[in-house]
Amino acid sequence: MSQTLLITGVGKRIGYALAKDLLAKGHRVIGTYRSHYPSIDELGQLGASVYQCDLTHEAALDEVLNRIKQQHQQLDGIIHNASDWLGDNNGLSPADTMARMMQIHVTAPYQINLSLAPLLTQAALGASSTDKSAAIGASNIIHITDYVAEKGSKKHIAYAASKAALHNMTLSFAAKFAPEIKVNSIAPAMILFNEGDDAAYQAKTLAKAILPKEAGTEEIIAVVDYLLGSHYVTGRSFAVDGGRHLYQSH
Ligand SMILES: NC(=O)C1=CN([C@@H]2O[C@H](COP(=O)(O)OP(=O)(O)OC[C@H]3O[C@@H](n4cnc5c(N)ncnc54)[C@H](OP(=O)(O)O)[C@@H]3O)[C@@H](O)[C@H]2O)C=CC1
Ligand SMILES: Nc1nc2c(c(=O)[nH]1)N=C([C@H](O)[C@@H](O)CO)CN2
Repeated sequence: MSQTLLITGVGKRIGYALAKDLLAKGHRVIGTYRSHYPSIDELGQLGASVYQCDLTHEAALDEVLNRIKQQHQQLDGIIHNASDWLGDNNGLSPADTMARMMQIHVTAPYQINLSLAPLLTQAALGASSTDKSAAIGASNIIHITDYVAEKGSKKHIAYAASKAALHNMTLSFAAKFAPEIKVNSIAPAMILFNEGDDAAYQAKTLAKAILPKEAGTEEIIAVVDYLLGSHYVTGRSFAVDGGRHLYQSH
């Protein structure tokens, strides 16, 4: 059944791949983006509704949320993908680094979920006017976290802490929004390298997993598909990490 899904950070990489895949499967996509790339125009031509917004700007985000509520009567799911992988040694002060990580990975998802939850609940209840049990778990919120939320990271302390906080919100929102809305985390590890990741970095990073590979966006797409089709999974985290937790240094 076609769903209307809001995805944050659709301009490139995983968010862009998710948006294109969901559009190809007949879903309606509402996307937010910070920087404009040709991919944004492409998604618009494919039927997506796209909104420019720096999610760290509270007033700008409030304005976009109000426009989304005015322009879209139906919303079945939210995928919080937007993220800034900021190392601790980045030139900003420690306080600014932590504030920036918490803003994009915690405050923005919190603001979005509280603003749009009534739309998600209404969609679930409308799924079947006769069978109230059909509303159970019919809508979704997905927080894309990171393997390091459970493990920590000595070079991305603020980033990892903010992703751990994002997963904690999965637990809180799952309890708050049940039974109509399911809330789950997807905790990836090595999905896509970045431009500029040299061969030495790639080898070192791949060696950290017992399945040493660059997983690709299809691994995230598969978990999203599963969660969209489930009516009984909530408050959980789905690790997509090549067995990083079983890595043992030689
Ligand atoms: N790639 C990987 O291997 C892994 C990814 N993940 C997680 O998966 C998700 C997607 O990863 P990936 O595609 O690599 O992410 P990227 O860092 O490549 O892109 C994230 C997107 O978020 C947007 N964004 C960043 N900051 C802001 C902001 N302040 N306001 C609005 N949008 C913003 C970026 O926009 P812009 O183009 O303007 O910068 C970009 O489109 C993220 O949550 C990430 O933490 C977790 C583990 C591994
Ligand atoms: N917003 C982002 N978060 C993360 C990225 C990224 O490119 N953007 N990349 C990683 C790494 O792939 C890491 O998982 C390798 O061990 C982590 N988070």
